[in-house]
Amino acid sequence: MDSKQRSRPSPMLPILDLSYANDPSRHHVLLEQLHDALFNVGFLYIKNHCVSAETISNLVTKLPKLFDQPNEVKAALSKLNSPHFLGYSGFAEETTLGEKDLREQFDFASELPMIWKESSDIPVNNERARDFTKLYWRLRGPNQWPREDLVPGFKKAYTEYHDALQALSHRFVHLVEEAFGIPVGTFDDFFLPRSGNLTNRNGDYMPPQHRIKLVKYPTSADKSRGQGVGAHKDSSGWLTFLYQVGQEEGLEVVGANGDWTPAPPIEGTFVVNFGNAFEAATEGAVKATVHRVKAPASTPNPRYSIPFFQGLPLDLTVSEIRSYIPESVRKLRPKSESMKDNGAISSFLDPRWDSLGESQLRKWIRSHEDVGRKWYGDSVVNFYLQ
Ligand SMILES: O=C(O)CCC(=O)C(=O)O
Ligand SMILES: [Fe+2]
Repeated sequence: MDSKQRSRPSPMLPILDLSYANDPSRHHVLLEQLHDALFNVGFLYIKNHCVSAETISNLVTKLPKLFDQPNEVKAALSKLNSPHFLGYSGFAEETTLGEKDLREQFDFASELPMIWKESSDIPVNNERARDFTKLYWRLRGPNQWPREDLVPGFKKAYTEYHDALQALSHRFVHLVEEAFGIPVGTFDDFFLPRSGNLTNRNGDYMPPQHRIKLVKYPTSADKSRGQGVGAHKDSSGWLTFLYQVGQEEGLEVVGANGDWTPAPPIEGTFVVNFGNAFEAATEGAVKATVHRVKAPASTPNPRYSIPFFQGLPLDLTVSEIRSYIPESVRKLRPKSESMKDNGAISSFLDPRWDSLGESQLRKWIRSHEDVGRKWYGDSVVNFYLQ
């Protein structure tokens, strides 16, 4: 594509310059823009985000090799091997809104050991101890890595990217706190060990597990563009930081007027949006904006993308999470909208799901029933499919 054909960013989606954060004369401009993006748009780009171009390109350049491995090699990394729903899903194996998503993907996460156990030895009176027999703890566990001889340097490049995005997500959450007018560090309880005498929630620190998808939308000979991924809200985390590789377009966002707005790749940026938990925490004041991807048509290149979903403690409940958000923020929800009317939110707030972990387990089982049946059994799957 030559530069004349390059798409221009839609003026409806703001681009925030994070270098303003370190400039005392422009810090307030950034916070005003962020406030507007949070409460009025729900989708934004960030630039000058301090994730180095080298860290990004080290991972991006591995993607063709990763996806071009023979099908049987990729199948050996299938999600079916993993009670944590980590690993490979083949082309069009997932559906959204009853239609096949024309993409293939590897789901990775922060590399963490398994902690779920079948029976508990927690003393009954120890209120602060976490009960790792709860099924949703089984979502947490290690990655399935590609073979080093087949995709050399992948694990190192992935790990550096993960760590850089994790640091970016922490910094960005601090800006969100400032834009909310709440003390910087309020949400550190979810993500970071407390310093000094302060303890984390439940007294012990356990890093949340972030998820990173590596996605390929292959080109199609078909002129009509199919569904790359259908309209959805992100439900895997608190905030999403999406890197769109190259020039291939396709991402679209529901704008404030309800129309689909393109969110094309813009060099040197990440797209940021807010997950279901964030929307639930703010009682809808900040939207988990609906978005989708159109599959590439007969373009020369496939489209690749890398969403990073910032993890939350799985045992966090919606009411607990809400207690961190002051009424001054929650009251900014649009008056016209009732929480009950929004299916995506209400399934998150359903009192049957006792925690974010449970709503995530339900989501994973619903999108990968075969993995659910293998590792969690028919009765659990049938319960969550209802
Ligand atoms: O591929 C993209 O640009 C977005 C993918 C996405 O929205 C998702 O996987 O949740
Ligand atoms: Fe998404």
